[in-house]
Amino acid sequence: MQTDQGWALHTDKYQITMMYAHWKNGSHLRRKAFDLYFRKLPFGNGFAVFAGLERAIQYLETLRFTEEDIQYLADQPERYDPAFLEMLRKFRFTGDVYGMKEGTIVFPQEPLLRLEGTVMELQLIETALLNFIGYQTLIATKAARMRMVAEEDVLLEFGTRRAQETDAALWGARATYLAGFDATSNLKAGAMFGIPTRGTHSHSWVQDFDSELEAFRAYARAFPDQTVLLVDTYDTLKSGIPHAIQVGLELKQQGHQLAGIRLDSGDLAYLSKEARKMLDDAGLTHTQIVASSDLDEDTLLNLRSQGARINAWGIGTRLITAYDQPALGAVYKLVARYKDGEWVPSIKISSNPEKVTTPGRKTVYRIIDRKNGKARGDLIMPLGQTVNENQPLTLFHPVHTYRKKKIRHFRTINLLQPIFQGGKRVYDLPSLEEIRTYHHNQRSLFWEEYMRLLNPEEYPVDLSPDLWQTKQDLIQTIYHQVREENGK
Ligand SMILES: Nc1ncnc2c1ncn2[C@@H]1O[C@H](COP(=O)(O)OP(=O)(O)OP(=O)(O)O)[C@@H](O)[C@H]1O
Ligand SMILES: O=P(O)(O)OC[C@H]1O[C@H](OP(=O)(O)OP(=O)(O)O)[C@H](O)[C@@H]1O
Ligand SMILES: O=C(O)c1cccnc1
Repeated sequence: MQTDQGWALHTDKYQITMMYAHWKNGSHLRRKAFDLYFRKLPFGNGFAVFAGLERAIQYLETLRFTEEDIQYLADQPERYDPAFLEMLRKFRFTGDVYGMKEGTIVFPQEPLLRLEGTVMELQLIETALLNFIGYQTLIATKAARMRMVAEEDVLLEFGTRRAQETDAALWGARATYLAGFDATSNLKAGAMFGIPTRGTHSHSWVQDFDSELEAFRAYARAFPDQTVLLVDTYDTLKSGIPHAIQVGLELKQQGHQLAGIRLDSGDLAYLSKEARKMLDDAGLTHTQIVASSDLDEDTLLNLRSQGARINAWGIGTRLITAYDQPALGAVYKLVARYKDGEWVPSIKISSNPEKVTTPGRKTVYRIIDRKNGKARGDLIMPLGQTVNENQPLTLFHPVHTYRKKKIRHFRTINLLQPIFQGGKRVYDLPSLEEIRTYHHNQRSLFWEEYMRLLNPEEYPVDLSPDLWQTKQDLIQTIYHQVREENGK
């Protein structure tokens, strides 16, 4: 087993074989541009929350082939030329990266990252970037759905034990926090990222004592002001809640307050209403009710609509594994080649219009209505072109082009920020709190119609007329080329 911490081999083998074939061909230093984006929104949601940039930056800044990596490659059956391996030994990322800020509300087809560099380095990093950004964006989006339903309630991330291994738990916890969760139960995530940590106790605590009451008392002695008691080990209404109330009253006599109870099974709507009544009748009006048990945004919405009296929601499995859609399906596509002193747009054709790439180096502008401050659409434009804010702007749907709208009195936000230039980071990493606040503020840019959980309106992501035309021309050119090559 390898012992060191290099991440250069965290890639698909075909990236290294393409690097090698390019090197043999003498083409490994040709410059290319790639876009990283996704094609379809997850969970039937109307938007996604971009996350994963910080992890991507860490990766690119420290990307090296270690001696162990080189040795491993040398032992592969491909028998790579030693001169190639020598070049990998000196490998550093030297490219340019433009990216959206973490926490940005994003949509299909728009580049989340635009990368320029040698084909060799851009192939190497594809897999890892898709891995980081696909997962974190997915989890941040899932968390955002839960935050929308929960409104002001407390949301606790409890997923580590059910997560797909370590990184998913840790970076997943970060993604949920930036999208609006209040705390995680994972202490390492707390220590790594500064996320607040919260927790209650498990059933084993109660089972470990001769009686539930004794267990509750012992726990309350240890944490007189932060006690949250799990009340469903034996019988929620007949035993758990009465014992919690007894301990709550004892704490009160000693000048403390029972912080909460946790319900982890049964009919959470009914039990929470009963619990609220029983706690209030005993004068424990400040005691909060925490619920957990296979929750997701649908059960949360349903429980709230049933009038459940729950203040805080502990959510694990269905959040951290993105249970109903476990992959975002992000893609990384070559969009331009640098040839004879200029960038030449490149396209990939598919019979599925969604899968036809948009050629060329591009940027993304968000169009904000000056009157109400709301986003009207995102416009993908060829790099170097800007929008004239003093003239009306016509947006049209890239597939159904008759769907048009004219916008006046707007301002634009360029969503792609410079992150790396010539392999050097030029972007100051915001703190996680800043990212969280930025994300929170992003939400007010969008009309409710795009944000609702069920059947949201499609937010316009359009191509500028020039870009649309370049795309159509390239499709036609390739179509003719293929016909000619086939002699038709
Ligand atoms: N009032 C309610 N309306 C809709 N869904 C609910 C309600 N109360 C609980 N649920 C959900 O129903 C499911 C209950 O699952 P299930 O019966 O398997 O487990 P449980 O009652 O938690 O018991 P255990 O954990 O012992 O299996 C959970 O997903 C829970 O979130
Ligand atoms: O249901 P989730 O959304 O995944 O939330 C996390 C679950 O993990 C714990 O259960 P577990 O049975 O592992 O341990 P426990 O003894 O603490 O209940 C907790 O009680 C929740 O039910
Ligand atoms: O603190 C808790 O209550 C907790 C933490 C992780 C998983 N389930 C519950």
